[in-house]
Amino acid sequence: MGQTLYEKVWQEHLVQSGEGQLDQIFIDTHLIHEVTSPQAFSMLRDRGLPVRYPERTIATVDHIIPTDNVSRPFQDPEAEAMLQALESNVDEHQIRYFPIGSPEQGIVHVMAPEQGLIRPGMTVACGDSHTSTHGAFGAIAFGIGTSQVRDVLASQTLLMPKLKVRRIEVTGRLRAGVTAKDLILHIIGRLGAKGGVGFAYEYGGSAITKMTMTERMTLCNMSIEGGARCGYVNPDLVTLRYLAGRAFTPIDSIEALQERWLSYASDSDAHYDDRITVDGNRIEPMLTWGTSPDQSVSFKGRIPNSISLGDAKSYMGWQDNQPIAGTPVDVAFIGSCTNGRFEDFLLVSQAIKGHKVASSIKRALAVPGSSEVARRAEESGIADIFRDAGFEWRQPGCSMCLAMNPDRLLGNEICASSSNRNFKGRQGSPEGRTLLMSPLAVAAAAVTGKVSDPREVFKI
Ligand SMILES: CC(C)[C@H](C(=O)O)[C@@H](O)C(=O)O
Ligand code: SF4
Repeated sequence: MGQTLYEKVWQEHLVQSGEGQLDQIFIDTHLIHEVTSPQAFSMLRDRGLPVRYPERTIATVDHIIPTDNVSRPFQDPEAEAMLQALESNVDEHQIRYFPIGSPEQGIVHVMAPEQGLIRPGMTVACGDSHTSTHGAFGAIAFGIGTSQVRDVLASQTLLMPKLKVRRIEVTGRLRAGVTAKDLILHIIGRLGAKGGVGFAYEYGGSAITKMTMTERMTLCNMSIEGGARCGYVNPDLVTLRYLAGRAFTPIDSIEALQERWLSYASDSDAHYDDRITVDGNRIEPMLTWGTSPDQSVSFKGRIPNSISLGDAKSYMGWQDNQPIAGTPVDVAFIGSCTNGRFEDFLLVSQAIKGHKVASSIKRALAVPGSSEVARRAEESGIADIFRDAGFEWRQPGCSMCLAMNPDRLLGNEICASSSNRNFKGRQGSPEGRTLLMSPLAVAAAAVTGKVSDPREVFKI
């Protein structure tokens, strides 16, 4: 019987089998940022250990960046301290680091693929749950906790349970105005926020094959919001084309390498622990109404009546059965490691040309996911389209996705957000309310001032 990509990569990286318990696996690439690495380095220091393979660790800064003014020292002393710790650790251990102002810096999950650091068949770890993003390249990529960051720094290996694999087959193709974000919100809504616990998700089928790498990254990014530690797409020509010519893509014997990369794809007779099929033609633009990523509806939908959802409904301030379209929105945020890539801004710029952010919107933020996204958006005039429409065009960082920098909601503001988490207080205010949706749908909310189907607003 054939093997899945997951099994092939796992086997190739197995250092020691735990015989059904935890396996020890080798980690090819370790990404680190300022939030989860300082403590791991301290633990290493306490034991007098060096970093085992410094050349396999790559550092950047993303969460704590004040996106309107990056001058140092930061006003927030805690943020400043985190960054100083990162700076001294990368210095001491000779780790490659992309600081603020460098052309490579960015949200770790935007920056690393852009630089060609993630390739098919790799194992990738980072002290950040959205490391699942990198599975878009046919890599096995997962988030780890701080003590595991220590383990990878010290040994370049991890003790991990081997996951089961669920094939998610998406047939047909997404219709115009329907994006990868809508698809993943639909999948999480169907399988539940914990539905993927114990599984790696393999996304395949014609709708996935047709997706760009940017769309595949959006999809894999939110696997963790569905409970799956990692999600991946089998490598194909789209993957190879994306990787060609990137800064860290190897040049030597590239053809032989490409052949090897494609060989990691799951065999046609591979066994899956579970399979589900999604009809891609029937996916509608989706948004979340609640405080968990699986609480979603289409833009034509209504708030569910179910009593068990009462807590989320009262936090969000909904009435039973209320139509979600037309709900006034205070803040619009386009960015994050889910939807802060160049193609996300390109798509929105084509839609918003000639539109203006509604006067009732208190803040509309467009935050590029990396310096590279920012550079390309400036050079192509896309950043100006956002500015002309009334968005604030910011410096790259995590920004309003989570409250570790000054970009936050105030009071019980409602935010139309292209990010990936809608937990209570996630965007900084203990009463703040987040509606997750595609960047196109955020733009539709920004220009109308209310929750609106982007296909109607932009005549798609
Ligand atoms: C700060 C970091 C550890 C966290 C994560 O693990 O995902 C953050 O990126 C998030 O999105 O909540
Ligand atoms: S953009 Fe959001 S989800 Fe992504 S790494 Fe930053 S805080 Fe986490």
